[in-house]
Amino acid sequence: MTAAEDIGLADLATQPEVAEVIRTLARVARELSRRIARGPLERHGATVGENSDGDSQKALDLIADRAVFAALQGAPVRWYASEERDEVVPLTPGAPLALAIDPLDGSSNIDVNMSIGTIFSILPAQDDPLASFLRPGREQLAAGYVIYGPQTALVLTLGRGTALWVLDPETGRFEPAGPLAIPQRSNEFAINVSNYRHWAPPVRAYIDDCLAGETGPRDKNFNMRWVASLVAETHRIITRGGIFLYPADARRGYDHGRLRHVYECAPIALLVEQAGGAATDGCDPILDLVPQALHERTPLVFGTPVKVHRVAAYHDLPHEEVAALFGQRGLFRQ
Ligand SMILES: O=P(O)(O)OC[C@H]1O[C@](O)(COP(=O)(O)O)[C@@H](O)[C@@H]1O
Ligand SMILES: [Mg+2]
Ligand SMILES: [Mg+2]
Repeated sequence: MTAAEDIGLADLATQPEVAEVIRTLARVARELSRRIARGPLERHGATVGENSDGDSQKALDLIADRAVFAALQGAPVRWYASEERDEVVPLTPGAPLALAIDPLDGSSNIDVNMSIGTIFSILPAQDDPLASFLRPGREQLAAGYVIYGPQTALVLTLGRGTALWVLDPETGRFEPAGPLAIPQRSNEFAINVSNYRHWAPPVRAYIDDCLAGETGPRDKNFNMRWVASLVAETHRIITRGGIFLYPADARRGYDHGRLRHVYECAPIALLVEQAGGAATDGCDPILDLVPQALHERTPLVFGTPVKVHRVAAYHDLPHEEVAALFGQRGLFRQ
């Protein structure tokens, strides 16, 4: 069985519009991959403005957004929602699909030649532009990301498994490289620990117990990774397991974390669930949540299911347990 059949890509024959949008995005990704490789990275990574959320916009953020928007002219996409645009933009009147996109993810990594990406979510279009996007992530028809790293690769789900496609720079084709399944055991966690003092007690307690290693309630040592690129983090975790956390914290503007629900959390959650992982806001599955605004942020915890469920359990602990020194956190002593 080919990867295409494994993840239901064979079904694309019955969803020709979704297939057309994915092919268009793959073509844009191929071109972006070339532009990134060519550089100069200092220019691609230069700050050129600010988006509606107050995030700085790099030159490549806008190049990627404009490239996707231009390529979608005439495509079966009625509504276009991008991290780089304040509002939903109409594309093809009456077309059946809505596309949400983070055209360039991990933009703080552009100038240092680290992995960056593009994240996308395809939904059925409704007459109301916002209503097309403000719905549970389970209603996505397809979700994916492209990672621009040592290899450029596409990771895609149509809701029946998740699979990998690797760009061959010689032929310019994305070649199928098989279905992906998140390993069920791992000792890696990913979180921006510089925010430790801003976290809520359950998140601190979870990370305290990881840091305590074999001297703490978990009785084993952990390793930490933080690339500051959601796509790169997702790719590592889908490949070799682990857990990612971008929780809410006490900084101004971070009361729902940093990551945007519609075009970051929801597509990553579908990809992760379809690869056998779990994705929550710390407690509840991301795919069951209904965002209230286009650029809404949601805390995101995803990865190997047993780890993600453990984080939820820390949120359920009585206050005295969370506040206890890790050595005495009896519930988690194995
Ligand atoms: O710099 P921080 O706070 O660690 O945040 C890193 C996170 O921000 C992001 O870069 C946000 O995405 P954008 O680059 O698309 O704004 C994520 O990819 C990453 O996980
Ligand atoms: Mg992003
Ligand atoms: Mg971005």
